[in-house]
Amino acid sequence: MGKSKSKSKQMRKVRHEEEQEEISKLNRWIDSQKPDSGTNPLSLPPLPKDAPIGILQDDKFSRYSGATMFKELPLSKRTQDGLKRANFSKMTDIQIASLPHSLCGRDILGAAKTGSGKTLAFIIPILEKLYKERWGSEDGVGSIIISPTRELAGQLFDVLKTVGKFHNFSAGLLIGGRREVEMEKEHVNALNILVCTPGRLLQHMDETPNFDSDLSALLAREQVLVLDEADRILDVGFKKTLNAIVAQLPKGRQTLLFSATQTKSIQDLARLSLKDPEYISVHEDAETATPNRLQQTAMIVPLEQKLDMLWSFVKAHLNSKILVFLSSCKQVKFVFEAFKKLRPGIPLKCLHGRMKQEKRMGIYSQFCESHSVLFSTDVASRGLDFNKAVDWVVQVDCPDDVASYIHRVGRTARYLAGGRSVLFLMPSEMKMLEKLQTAKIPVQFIKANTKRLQPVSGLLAALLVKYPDMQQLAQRAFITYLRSIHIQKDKEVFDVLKLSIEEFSASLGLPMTPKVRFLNQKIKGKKVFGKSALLESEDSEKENDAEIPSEKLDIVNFKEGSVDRLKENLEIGDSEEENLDKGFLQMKDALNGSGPKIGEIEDLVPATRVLKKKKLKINVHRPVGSRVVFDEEGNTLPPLARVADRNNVDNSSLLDQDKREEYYKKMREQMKHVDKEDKVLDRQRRREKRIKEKMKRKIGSMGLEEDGEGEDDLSGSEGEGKKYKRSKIYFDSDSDNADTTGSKDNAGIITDSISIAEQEALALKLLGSMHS
Ligand SMILES: Nc1ncnc2c1ncn2[C@@H]1O[C@H](COP(=O)(O)OP(=O)(O)OP(=O)(O)O)[C@@H](O)[C@H]1O
Repeated sequence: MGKSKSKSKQMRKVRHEEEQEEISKLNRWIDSQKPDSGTNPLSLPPLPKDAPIGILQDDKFSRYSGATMFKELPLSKRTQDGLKRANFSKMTDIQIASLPHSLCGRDILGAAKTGSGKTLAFIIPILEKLYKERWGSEDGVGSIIISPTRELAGQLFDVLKTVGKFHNFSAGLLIGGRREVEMEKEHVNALNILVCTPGRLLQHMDETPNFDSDLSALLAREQVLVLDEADRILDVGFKKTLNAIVAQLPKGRQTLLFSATQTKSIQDLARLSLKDPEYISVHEDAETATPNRLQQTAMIVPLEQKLDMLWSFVKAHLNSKILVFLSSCKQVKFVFEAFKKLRPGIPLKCLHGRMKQEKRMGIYSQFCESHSVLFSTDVASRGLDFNKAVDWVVQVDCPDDVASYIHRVGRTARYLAGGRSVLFLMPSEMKMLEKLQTAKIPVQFIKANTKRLQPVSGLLAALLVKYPDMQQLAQRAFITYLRSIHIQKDKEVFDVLKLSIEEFSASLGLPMTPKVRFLNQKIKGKKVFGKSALLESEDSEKENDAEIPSEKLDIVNFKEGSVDRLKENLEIGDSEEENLDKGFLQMKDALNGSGPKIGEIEDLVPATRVLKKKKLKINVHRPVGSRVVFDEEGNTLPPLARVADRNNVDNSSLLDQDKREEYYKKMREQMKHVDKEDKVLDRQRRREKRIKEKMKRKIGSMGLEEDGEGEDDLSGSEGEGKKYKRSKIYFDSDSDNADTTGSKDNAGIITDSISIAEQEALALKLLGSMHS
């Protein structure tokens, strides 16, 4: 026993000495071959193929600036082993250009296209620096990586674990929305590397005992701070949080900033106190700002046809992995729920900032694994590297700006993979195309094949009749979309007054157009802020529609003949939207076409007062006993909205309740009738399908091939002559809880496709007949 103890002690001592020797060698290597400041290692010739690596004769070392393989870099064996195990051998351009500088301790401001390997360009220097400092568990935090979103932080954490597998550092993922903050507080001081979102990091700095003082002591020993998606973290949405974080960090650290769209603002950089940073922009002179293997298209899609086009697109690409971007989480919720009920025949998922964190992470990993459609807000637009390649990025709503476009399309065509993207532009947004082209983004403008468009608005209208919850979702989607356009900064591209509001409302299936009044661009001499100026979030997962101060909107209560305003002090993170939707939303009677149009509203309504800005902080002065109620996603409901919910008050605010009821009654009767017809049609269709399947198998067994599905077709897969009506049969078979659609079969329910059991039976029968 005693013998083996002393043996292992001796082994540890030997290992320690070997490591000490390795570190000393690495330091000498790095020092002796330092690239000159301001030079770009990419411009150097690569090392000759069989050139010796590392220590050469007379204590000289090989050149590592210009190296193209990881093994040619002065890296510890532990890091080299981690890289090898993850199958990383050849460096990407940003790695070739930045690692020689970062390994010798320099600050970096790195920019490279999406999917070009920026993550390793900052993970490797962190591991190396801590290793060479012989950082141990008792040393606490030695490096902090800040990411704008939780999913991205999770992904970075995974890369860190993979490449750092053979190191002994402890690392922690600190992201918002997790319940275990108290547990985190107990452990955080013992962690060596933190991967975090800004809000959670600040929370620990403020609340965790000794955390900030430890940081000061440790970071004074020149450790590493990384900002991934630096321009996003430095922009106005994170301004306060980041300033508070940076104020608590000592200046003697190494700072690494990376993004595909890097900030060039001197002020931003000054905030971080960079020391003579190396500006590394590897694709600055490239012909395009986006990956070369990315095929990008744009087409005109009027607002009222967006869902038809999206539906047709999804139906045409049932074997693909598609990421769909919409402008707000209300849009995402509505489109997801509606499409789910329409069962397109491919699993559907949604991701937005109002979901619980566990669910978000779950959706993210599911999307990594399977062919499906993910409807998302910009929460998925940056940094995410979905495991199996995304085939298509579809931007249904125009991105805020060129940078946002680059990040969204960058979710496909990563590393050496190809990918495709399509951008729906409304006629009023054509200026965006010009901006993209000016920014060296090769977008091909194509004409949508509207002949093959499969209209869904009729089906949506029927859905809304059948599912009252859907009405609310549709109204919210309608309002938040208009609002998102209204508050856009770039008025050259976004103009809410150019939108066909009534048609848009009808396209969502709404029987009447909800009325919303937007203020003029200036409120009492104050300029309306652009969206980014409104984002004062801690983490970017707080989205547009949760972040809009209520000054921006006036909601008009026509019924009262006056203007109502929201003046409540909402309690925690209240969304003004709940008020809009539940208590103040006014509907226009679409049946008789009464009520003003958006352009007319100005004349009808007297001047209004400015709404009070909602409070995002906990209201500590809240009267004792007033309860904060949370919805299923953890959002609070404002008191008025709760009352409205209880008493169904929103119905009373409709212009003509009787007419609305009458409308829905009529629709329900029509639906029953159509349902009957559809069931007959479906039975027939299934019979035909079975026969077709049989034929297919026979043809297959005879060695003949059938035509494959046309993936390039953007506007529909089901052939021109096919009528869409049959989809209505699925109303009865919807399962609200399922994330997947179409392909799932509920007991006793008619499904879109022939069941697996049926297929197997058929196959067996055919096999039997072949052998007999
Ligand atoms: N040297 C390498 N060899 C092989 N694959 C690599 C290498 N470096 C990175 N990759 C792979 O390339 C993909 C993209 O890398 P990464 O996520 O770091 O890109 P990025 O530049 O950070 O993208 P974004 O700008 O979107 O955040 C990942 O799947 C990663 O595993």
